[in-house]
Amino acid sequence: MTAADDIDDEADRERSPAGPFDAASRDAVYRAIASRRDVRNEFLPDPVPDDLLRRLLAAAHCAPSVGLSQPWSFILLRDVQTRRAVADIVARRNEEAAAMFEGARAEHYRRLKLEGILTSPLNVCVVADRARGGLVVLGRTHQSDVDLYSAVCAVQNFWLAARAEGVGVGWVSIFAPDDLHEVLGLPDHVAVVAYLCVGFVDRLHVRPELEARRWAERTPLADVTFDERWGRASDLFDREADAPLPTLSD
Ligand SMILES: Cc1cc2c(cc1C)N(C[C@H](O)[C@H](O)[C@H](O)COP(=O)(O)O)c1[nH]c(=O)[nH]c(=O)c1N2
Repeated sequence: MTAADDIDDEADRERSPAGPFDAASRDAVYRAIASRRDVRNEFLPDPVPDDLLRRLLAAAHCAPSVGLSQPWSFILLRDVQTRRAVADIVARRNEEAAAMFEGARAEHYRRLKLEGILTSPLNVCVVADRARGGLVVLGRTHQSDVDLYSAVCAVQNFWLAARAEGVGVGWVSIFAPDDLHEVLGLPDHVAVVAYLCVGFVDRLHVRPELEARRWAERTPLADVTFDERWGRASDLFDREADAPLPTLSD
């Protein structure tokens, strides 16, 4: 291949306007980001229509990926029997997890509801095919896990699009890395990245549920923003105002 063959001139000339969105569209993006919640309870039983599901998957499939390797695959679980098998695994692992906490914290953990595998009408398992893109992938030459990060970007796109559609998503990770391989018939070169419970919701917690249940608290943005010497970038934030996203309660 010559240097001239390296470029698809027509595709390379294509551009779209890159200015800011109009105010309403911009606010809608921030609103989806700020009001997205992890849903464990409160799924409505109504099935997610195919056209809506296609939009969510298309949003996920727009995600950035290392070397454009698009390592994700989406496994749709609507069949209750398979989901029951997953729920059994998660129940067993959840008991092991509870035993890892001490005393009152373990009791607190047991009172949390941490999955909606059977109460949601649809589960989506997002996996990464670790062989996709070949042996040497642009951008993955020195960090082998960046394919997993790419798949996580797809999960976040799915989650935000779902918020815009009135669909709740709950991420379940209380199982060991290879626990789902047999149930889902996955080959060894595929890694489970996210197991998502998906269904319509008509109300969402305003704050993360783990905050409402006094398990953990949100960290001020100023506490996690640093300058180049690992010092606080405190000049950037008015501590009182903290996160510059709108406060949403509707
Ligand atoms: C990688 C990963 C894995 C999990 C989660 C999230 C992520 C990113 N979360 C959801 C998590 O608890 C939740 O995102 C935080 O509590 C913040 O709440 P909101 O997402 O803002 O509602 C989650 N929640 C849960 O109930 N059971 C779980 O197993 C998991 N696992």
